[in-house]
Amino acid sequence: MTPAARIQAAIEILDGVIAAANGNGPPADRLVADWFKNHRFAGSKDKRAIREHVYDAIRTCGPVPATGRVAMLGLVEEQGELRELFDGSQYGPPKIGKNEKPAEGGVAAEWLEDLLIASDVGEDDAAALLGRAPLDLRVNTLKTSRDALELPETGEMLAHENALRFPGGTQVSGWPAYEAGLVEVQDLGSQLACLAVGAQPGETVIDLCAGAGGKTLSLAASMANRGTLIAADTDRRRLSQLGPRAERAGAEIAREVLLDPDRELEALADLVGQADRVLIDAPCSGTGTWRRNPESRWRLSKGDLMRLVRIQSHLLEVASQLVKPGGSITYVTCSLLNDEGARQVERFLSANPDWSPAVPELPLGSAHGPGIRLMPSRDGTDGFFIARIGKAC
Ligand SMILES: C[S@@+](CC[C@H](N)C(=O)[O-])C[C@H]1O[C@@H](n2cnc3c(N)ncnc32)[C@H](O)[C@@H]1O
Repeated sequence: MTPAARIQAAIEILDGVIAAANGNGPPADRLVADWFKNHRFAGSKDKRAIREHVYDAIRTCGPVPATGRVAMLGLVEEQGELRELFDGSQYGPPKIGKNEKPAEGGVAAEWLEDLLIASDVGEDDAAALLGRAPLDLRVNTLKTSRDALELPETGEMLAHENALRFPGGTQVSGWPAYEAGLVEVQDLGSQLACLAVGAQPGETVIDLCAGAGGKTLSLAASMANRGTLIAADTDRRRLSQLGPRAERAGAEIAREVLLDPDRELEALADLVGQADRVLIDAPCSGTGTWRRNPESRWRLSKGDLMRLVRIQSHLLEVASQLVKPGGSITYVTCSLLNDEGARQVERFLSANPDWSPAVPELPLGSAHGPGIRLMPSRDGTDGFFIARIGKAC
């Protein structure tokens, strides 16, 4: 493909990404993969260039752009060398018209930018939310240690003793150590969220929003496979991915429990007042993970955010029923919005005087309200809010 044809391909894909963002369609990475499947003539260099154009263009647009072409014109503002590729050639994009305007830049839609500012996310912090994420691995201490591990590439040692960092895009799934379950792909921020739980061998621990079990596996390792570990979620499809992952990782104690939304305690009735620790890795806006899914900021509406805030506060109530006296809840969101983080926990604490903050000691992050915040700009992790609160004995 010519460089101009790659630009036109990216424009077509971006049109699909925009339509999907407006209509709750598939994520950008699926649309990119589908385009490659349907255009077999694209070679590996073409694919790499097209993918880069698509994601670079998504990152340059704040609000959802009108078309793929204006999104790409936004990228031209940043990467001037692309301008000449709008050359009107056979497979390339038409020349840029005198009155054509690029898409609006910025970090996100205005209402969302305002919420970030109100949540003390500065300009540099916000810009870093749209950077490129590295690939972090967690060493699975159920099977090995960081010192004993042999990998085809040398990773950067990180602040957490079980974490290693590689350049974004490193293909680890074919590595023998990955296939043998010696390592898991997990952002350092997620690893620190699990560390904050403080799970110990022999305890009863509930991962209340386990999803596909990324954090459950980490908790099983902290518990050295001893005790009771419940992986609960309302999403059957996600939860069903835990079994094979747990088998590969040798996480023997994880037990799956499928929940009904709003009736979570029914399936967990035997655990009411029994848990030493509950992790709430709450569903959230994901503002802290825009590095990985930059187009997800085009999908979030004010209504979505209100719905998520309601679920988060409901989950705090559910978790509080499960914890025994002296136990704790670790509340985590991969969001930097106070409505989903500090304010949720503050509201819970003021309504429940038998609970108090028990801020975890973490090697990274800064104090934020009753918890700790991790930022891509300062900590090199995804953005997270992490709070631990304890129930009186
Ligand atoms: C941030 S994701 C969890 C990711 C997971 N812990 C991991 O590390 O991969 C939030 C999860 O909350 C689940 N969820 C949503 N509503 C829930 C509810 N009422 N009770 C339990 N889980 C819920 C979603 O299905 C989703 O899997």
